Formats: sequence, structure tokens, C-alpha cells
Amino acid sequence: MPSFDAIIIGTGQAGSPLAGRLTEAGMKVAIIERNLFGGTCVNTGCTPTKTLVASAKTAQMARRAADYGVLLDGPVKIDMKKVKARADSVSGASRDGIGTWLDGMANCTVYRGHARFLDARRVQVGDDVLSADKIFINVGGRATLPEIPGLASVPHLTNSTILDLDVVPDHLLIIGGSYIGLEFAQIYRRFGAKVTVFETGPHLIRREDEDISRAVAEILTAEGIDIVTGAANLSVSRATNGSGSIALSHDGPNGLQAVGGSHLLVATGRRPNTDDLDAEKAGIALDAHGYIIVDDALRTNVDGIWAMGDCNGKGAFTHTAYNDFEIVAANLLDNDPRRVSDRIPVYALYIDPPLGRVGLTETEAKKTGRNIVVSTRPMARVSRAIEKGETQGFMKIVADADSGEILGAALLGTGCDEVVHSLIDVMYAKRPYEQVRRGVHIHPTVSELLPTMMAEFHPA
Ligand SMILES: Cc1cc2nc3c(=O)[nH]c(=O)nc-3n(C[C@H](O)[C@H](O)[C@H](O)COP(=O)(O)OP(=O)(O)OC[C@H]3O[C@@H](n4cnc5c(N)ncnc54)[C@H](O)[C@@H]3O)c2cc1C
Ligand SMILES: NC(=O)c1ccc[n+]([C@@H]2O[C@H](COP(=O)([O-])OP(=O)(O)OC[C@H]3O[C@@H](n4cnc5c(N)ncnc54)[C@H](O)[C@@H]3O)[C@@H](O)[C@H]2O)c1
Repeated sequence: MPSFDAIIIGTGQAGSPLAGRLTEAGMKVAIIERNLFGGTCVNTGCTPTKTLVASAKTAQMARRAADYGVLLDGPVKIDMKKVKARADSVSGASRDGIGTWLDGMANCTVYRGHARFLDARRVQVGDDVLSADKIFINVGGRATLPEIPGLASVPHLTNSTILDLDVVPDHLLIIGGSYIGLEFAQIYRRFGAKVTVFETGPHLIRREDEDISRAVAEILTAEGIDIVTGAANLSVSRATNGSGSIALSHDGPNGLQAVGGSHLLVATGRRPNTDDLDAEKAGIALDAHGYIIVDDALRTNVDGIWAMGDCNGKGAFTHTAYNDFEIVAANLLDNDPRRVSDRIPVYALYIDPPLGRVGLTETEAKKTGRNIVVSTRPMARVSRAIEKGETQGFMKIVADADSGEILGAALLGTGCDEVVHSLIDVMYAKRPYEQVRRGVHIHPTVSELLPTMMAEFHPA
């Protein structure tokens, strides 16, 4: 039985860098991957989708070229095979880089196959049984399929299989109006598809404030995307006209409604890959949704076993998975007691223009009972946005009037996935907003309006 100092299950955003740190520290490591090196982000998540977002943005700017005095001959056409090849190539380069790194890593043995626990110190992969005193779980998650009548008998796509498309759908129906649904909605609309989004919640991206959700809906609607919120009792079937297309029915404000489409994307959330890990044989506790229960340093209830990334339910982003690696490495190797609770929630929604988010929403901030002030500014009043011809969206910052602490921000506008980092850094530095208000920012940038917004706080 091959014996190691550490076994890592999964080569996602935490597992591979941890293999690097552990082997550098002199440990003998086994890392196990059942599918593609790099996991979700590299193969079916961030990397391919943001590459598609770039193609879609290019198409949109080409359509708007005449607004900028740039004349192109004829209508914009999409070469979907080329679009796909570009996404595959960017994704493939990243995957190959990780594979080459791991395969060449001294003191690291790569096992390809599905890992299952035999007990708290032994893991089976294929015919091999590996043992170690330390086991790190980084198994990620996959798309959930909701209980929608007819779904099993109708062809449908997930965030993974939609990446295989090398044609533009005539009409893409999307179930779920959050990150995955909205990013793909705009991508495919910009490629020329008709797109309809169905969301059960009362508004899109339901974790956000309603004004942000409304502004996102306005941006998407202006591009011709149909959005149905409050869609209840969804069911799907093959259209009866023999076209091979899909009929989606739902209860709307005006009773039962049906919409026909050529393709269906299901984007209703993700679940952890813990159902086929035999975690119970090691005594590892899971919560009711299958997430591995961990403490603030990412230790499971079983001594010597940690869980990092999407599978622990503490984050659902590449940067949170990578931060999990940093926390585990810092505690194990650096005598540095980093904690998950040190982390401020940050993320972006990559529609165009993007939504950059940090900390609390306004609604959440109000619920804390603190003395809240808020400042908003439409992008139409940001010089750089006007110069770029990209004035959709608005920025909102929420702070504590008494302590001066910045509590959160939702910046929806051109470049805002980057702009939000000015605030993230100040929040990590635990400095009051006055610090930003006094800082001189570069003109003309979107960021230069942050000090102005700080000077315009008013009670929420
Ligand atoms: C469409 C989409 C777009 C996204 N866009 C963004 C974005 O823009 N920004 C962002 O921050 N996040 C984004 N995310 C989320 C991000 O991709 C994930 O949060 C991140 O990849 C999670 O990483 P992880 O390390 O937890 O697991 P993963 O990257 O999922 O890796 C887990 C690995 O474990 C392997 N594995 C699972 N079970 C076993 C087993 N039993 N044995 C062996 N191997 C196993 C899997 O094959 C996989 O390779 C996106 C996700 C999706 C789906
Ligand atoms: N930009 C990014 O960072 C990014 C991009 C894509 C995905 N992700 C990650 O992927 C995860 C999953 O994203 P997601 O958008 O699939 O899930 P989500 O959990 O964010 O949203 C799912 C949406 O589907 C809706 N829904 C659920 N069941 C439904 C039904 N039967 N009919 C209609 N609507 C229904 C929910 O109300 C919700 O709005 C996210 O948590 C995120 O961490 C991140």
C-alpha cells in the first residue's frame, strides 16, 4: 500500500497549489484527479466563460462601431466554431500548464481516477489503496438539476455541456436568473440568439439589493433578452410540432404561459461532489446539503482531514477556494493562524458592464441596526464612462456613519470588477472611508469618483 505524508483529492483551485507548498516543505504527496486538471474554473467555469464574454463584448462593440465613428462593412457575423476554439484554447493552455506542473513536481505522485475513502487514513483510487496521516479534500461541485416535470426527457444543457456548442441556438431558454444564467444569457444574445430567462425568485440575482437587480435587468432587457421573474410551476416538454424544439410552460401573472425554444440551459445552482466520496467511511460530517462541515481553519470533524473550496460551502468562487489553500498552508506550514472569518465577501457578476461586489448589501447593512449611510452615482455621471460610451449602471457604497467603516459596495458599470478593489483593500486595511475621500485618484477613471461618492454619503 503506497504511503504518503499527504493525500489531496481533486486538482481544483486549492489542491494543486497545496501540493506545491507541501512538497516544497519536504512532504511526500499524492494528488488524485478523476477528470480534468484544474477543475471547474479552468475547464467549465471562469476561464471558458470569461473568454466567451470577451468574444460577446467584441461582437457588441462591432455592432456599436458606427456610434464611435468606426465603419465596418455589413452586419456582424459570429463564427461560433472559432469562438469555441478560442475558449477551448485558453482553457486548454491553463489545464495543460497545471498538468505539466503537477506531473513534474518532485515528491508528488499524480493518480488519475475517482477517489473514495476507505477510512480516515486510507483512500482508494482504481486498484490502488493510498494511505496518509493528512488528507485534503478539494472535490468541488457540479450543476444541480431541479425537479422540473419533463426535464429528464428533454435535451438540456448545463454550464459544462453548453461549452460544447459550436452553433448559435435560435432561441436559448435559460432556467435560473443568477450568475451562470445571466452570464450565458448575455453571451448568447450577443452572439445572435433569442434568449429567455426564467427565474422563480421575485427578482434576478436574488442575493442583491432590488435596485441593483433592476438595473441588471434593464441592461439585459435593452439588449433584447426576455426575462420572466416569479416564474412558478415550470415544466418542459418536446414541442408537439415535430420541430424537435422545447416547450417551457410556467405560471405567470397572466396564467399558464408557454414559450418554445431550440435549446435549454439549466442554471439553478450547484451541489458539492461529496455524494460519491464515501466520506462516511472516514466519519466525515456533512451538512444537510452535502457540504463538508469545517471549522474556521478548514479542519473537518476528523483529525487530519481538511476540506477546501466549493465542497465546504464556505465560498463558491475561485478566489475563495484559493484562499482556502492559503489558510490551510498558513496554519500547517507557516505558524500563521489565518482564518476563513478573516475573509470579506467579494465577487463579480460578469455581465457587461460587470457588477463588482464587496461586503454587505444595503439591505443587509440596514438589518445590522447600525447607523447606515449610503452614496450612489449613476455611470451616466462618470466622465470616463461617458468618454467610453458605456454609461449603463450605477455605483452604490454603504458605510457606518459612526465608525466610518465601509460596509459594502455594489458597483455596476464599466470596469467595476476592477474598481471595487480600491474599496476591498481599504476594508481589509480596516481604514475609515475618510481615507478614500482624501485620496487623489487618477483622472479620467471610474475610480476617481469613489472619493466624490464618499463626500456625498447620506442616511439610508
Ligand atoms: C460557469 C461558471 C462560471 C464561473 N465563473 C466564476 C468566476 O468568474 N469567478 C469566480 O471566482 N468563480 C467562478 N465560478 C466558480 C468557480 O469555478 C469555483 O468556485 C471554483 O472552480 C471551485 O474550485 P474548487 O477548488 O472548489 O473545485 P473544482 O475546481 O471544482 O475542482 C474539484 C476537482 O476535484 C475533482 N474531483 C471531484 N471528486 C473527485 C473524486 N472523488 N476523486 C478525484 N477527483 C475528484 C474534479 O474532477 C475537479 O477537477 C464559476 C463557476 C461556473 C460553473
Ligand atoms: N462571476 C462569477 O463569479 C460566477 C459565475 C458563474 C457561476 N459562479 C458560481 O457558480 C455558482 C452557481 O451559479 P448559479 O447561477 O447556477 O446558481 P445560483 O445559486 O447563484 O442561482 C440559481 C438561481 O436559480 C434560481 N432557481 C432555482 N430553481 C429554479 C427553478 N426551478 N426555476 C427557475 N429558477 C430557479 C434561483 O432562484 C437562483 O436565482 C454560484 O454560486 C457562483 O459561486 C460564479
